[in-house]
Amino acid sequence: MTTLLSAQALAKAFPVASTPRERLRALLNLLLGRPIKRRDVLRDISFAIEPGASLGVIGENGAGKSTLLKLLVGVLTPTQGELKRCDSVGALLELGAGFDLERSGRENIALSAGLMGWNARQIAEREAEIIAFADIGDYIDEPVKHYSSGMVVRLGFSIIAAVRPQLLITDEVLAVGDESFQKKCIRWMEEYLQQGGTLLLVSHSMYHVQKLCKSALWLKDGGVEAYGDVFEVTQSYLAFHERKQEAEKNLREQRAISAGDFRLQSWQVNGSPVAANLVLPEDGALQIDVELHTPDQRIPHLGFGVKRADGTAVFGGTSEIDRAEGVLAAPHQVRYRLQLDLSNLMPGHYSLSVFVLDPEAIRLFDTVHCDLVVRGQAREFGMVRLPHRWG
Ligand SMILES: Nc1ncnc2c1ncn2[C@@H]1O[C@H](COP(=O)(O)OP(=O)(O)OP(=O)(O)O)[C@@H](O)[C@H]1O
Repeated sequence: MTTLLSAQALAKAFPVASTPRERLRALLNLLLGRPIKRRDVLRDISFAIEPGASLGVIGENGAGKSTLLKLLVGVLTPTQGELKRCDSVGALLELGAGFDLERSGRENIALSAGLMGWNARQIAEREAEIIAFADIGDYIDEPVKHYSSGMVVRLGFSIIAAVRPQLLITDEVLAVGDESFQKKCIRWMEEYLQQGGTLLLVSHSMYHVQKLCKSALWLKDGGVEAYGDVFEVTQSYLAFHERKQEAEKNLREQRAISAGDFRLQSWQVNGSPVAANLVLPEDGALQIDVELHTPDQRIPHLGFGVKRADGTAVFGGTSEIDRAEGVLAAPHQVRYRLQLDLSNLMPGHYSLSVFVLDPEAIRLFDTVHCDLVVRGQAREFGMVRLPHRWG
C-alpha cells in the first residue's frame, strides 16, 4: 500500500512582525542577511495517510491547522521536516483559490478541468454534472468576482467532486455553504469514503469529524496533543474545553464556600487515594471512603455529584436525602462509605465531586473533585445509557 501523504517532524516558523515597525525591521534584517526573530507556529508534526484513511484535524483558533494545511498542499514550505505527497490531491482550502475572478463559473470549470488534464470532450461531458452539483443558477455565466463566498465554495466543491482525487484535503470552507449544500457535501464525502476515497478534513465541528473520520489529530499550540482513534481524540478535546469552563466555575464556587469548621480530611476511591484522573472500572462500581473533621462531635452530612466535563449535572445526592449517617470513628473524625454504580454512564469525560454539609444539610463547607474518564466507544448519544429494547 502506498502512503498518500506523510509528514515527518514538520515545523514552521514565521517572522515575528506584527507591528509596521517590526515588519520593517524584519525586512531590513532579511535584506542585510541578518537573523530574523521567528516564532514557531508548528513543531514536530508527524503522521501518515494511507489510502482509504480519513483524518480529522482539530484544534483551537490559532493552533496551527490552516498553516498545516498550507504546508500539506504546498502553498507554504516547511522550515523543517519532510513531506511526501501523492500527485492526485484535491484541495479545497481558501475561498476562490485557483479561480480566475474575471471569468465566469463555466469558464473556470473548463480552466480547472484543463489544468487537471481533461480534454475538451471530457470537459464537455462533465460540465453539466458539475453545474448541477453547484446549483448556482444563472450565476454560472457571471464572473466569479460577483459570487458570494458560498457560491465560490459550491463551485469549488463541485469541481473537486467531479475530479474525485485520490486524496481530498479540505477545511472549514464547507461551513460557508448553506445547510442544504453542506449536507450534500457531507453525503458526497461519505460516499467517496465508502468507495475507497481518502480524506483529510480540518473542522471545528466534532460532529462532522466523528461522522466522517476514523482518526483525528489534535493540534495544540502548534504541536500534536493527541493523534489516534477519532472518538478518543475528539472526546479528550471536548473534555479539555469543558474543563476550561468548569475550572472557572469551580473557582467561583470555592470562593463562595465558607471557611467553616466541618472539613474533608481525606477520600479514597476503591481503596486508593484519588488520583487527578480516575478511570471508571469496567463494572462501573466505585466505593468512596471519606474522612471528615467535626469540631464538636456532631455528624456532618456528605454529598456527592457526577457532572459531565462541561458542568452539566448527571446525578447527585446527599446522605441526608438517603437518611444515611456517618460514623464517629475517632474524636473529631467522621467516616462515610458510599457505593456508587456508574455502569450506565456513556463513554466520555466527567467529574466526580464529594462535599461536606453541616448536620442540618443546609450549608456547604468543603468540596473535592476529580476527573472521571469513562472509556469505550458508543454511537448512541447522551450522558447515560437508558435501558431500552426494540419491538
Ligand atoms: N503568515 C503568517 N505570519 C505570521 N504568523 C502567522 C502567519 N500565518 C499564521 N500565523 C500565526 O500562526 C498561528 C497559527 O495560525 P493558523 O491560522 O494556522 O491557526 P488555525 O488553527 O488555523 O486557527 P483557526 O481555527 O482560527 O483558523 C497563529 O498564531 C497565527 O497568528
